[in-house]
Amino acid sequence: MVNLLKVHGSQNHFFILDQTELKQKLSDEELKKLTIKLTDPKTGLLDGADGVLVVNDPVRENALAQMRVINADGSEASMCGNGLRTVARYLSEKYQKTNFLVDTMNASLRVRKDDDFASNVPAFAVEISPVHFNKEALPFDNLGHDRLIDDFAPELYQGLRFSSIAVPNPHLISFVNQRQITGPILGIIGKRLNDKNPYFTDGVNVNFAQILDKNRLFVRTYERGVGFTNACGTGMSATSLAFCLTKPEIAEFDTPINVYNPGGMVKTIVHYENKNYWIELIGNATFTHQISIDEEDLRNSNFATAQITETTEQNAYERFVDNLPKFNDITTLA
Ligand SMILES: N[C@@H](CCC[C@H](N)C(=O)O)C(=O)O
Repeated sequence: MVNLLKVHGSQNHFFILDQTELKQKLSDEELKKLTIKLTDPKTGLLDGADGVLVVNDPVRENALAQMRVINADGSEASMCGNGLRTVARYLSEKYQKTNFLVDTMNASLRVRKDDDFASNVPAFAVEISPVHFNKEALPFDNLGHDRLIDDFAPELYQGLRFSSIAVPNPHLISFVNQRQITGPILGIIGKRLNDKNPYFTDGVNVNFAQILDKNRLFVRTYERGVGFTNACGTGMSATSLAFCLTKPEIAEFDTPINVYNPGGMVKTIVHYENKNYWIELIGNATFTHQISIDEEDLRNSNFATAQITETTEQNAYERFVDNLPKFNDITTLA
């Protein structure tokens, strides 16, 4: 039997699959097929998810394990901030460690246990890096800019200013007003830039941010490989960096920024050290279900035999969210 976990960070939902516990690791093709089936809201398990987080043995020196991120459409992402917090918790409990490195596609990242956000709402802090601004790293093209930092890009949308930052997965950010953040523009831009298009040829995560106050944001994301999501950890991190760079009078480096999202709230801290930017992302790492399934059934996406046990953590998380200030009535997923 294989154990899977259903988890979330700010209601950005994932399954964690620890391949080190399998008799035989899944091939990349099998992982892609399994992810598409498992995460499907209709035919998958437990109403689906935004992706699968795959735990493997480490690939670099000093890391405890590797995390791979498979989006719901089967594409692979270089990073996932909300996902890394949940994997950090999984590894922390498995190896009884509170501070360690996890390998991701482009870097080994520091993770640590933080103070619980509320009773039965465990929280972890993860490093979001490396950060790039150049058009080759995103990549983007045909926008008349080598970098996009708070600039108009009428090819993308008339009248909005955009920043584009890779952390290292690609993000496009625009600071907008309340009407724009709740309206249809984000979906229009997100769909267009994640279909075949001449600007972001590998697609891009699109984030709309509303400035609430000094060091306070509300962020909504249209995610590459997924669509609308309740929250995107790397998106909130990239947006916090754009906030510090473009609105220095109301956004401070080395200071917690509260980032609200349709699924809850996280804290980010933006740093500039040794000529490099990096962001600390702190938020819940909630396990909602434990799933036990025969390894062959999992490999064949036959979920009928899965045994599912619900934890008590979702109720605690919902209580935590009920106590947060309310800004925009947007919840994109159940
Ligand atoms: N929601 C994630 C980001 C997952 C990857 C993204 N879909 C991509 O393709 O870059 C997060 O919390 O960072």
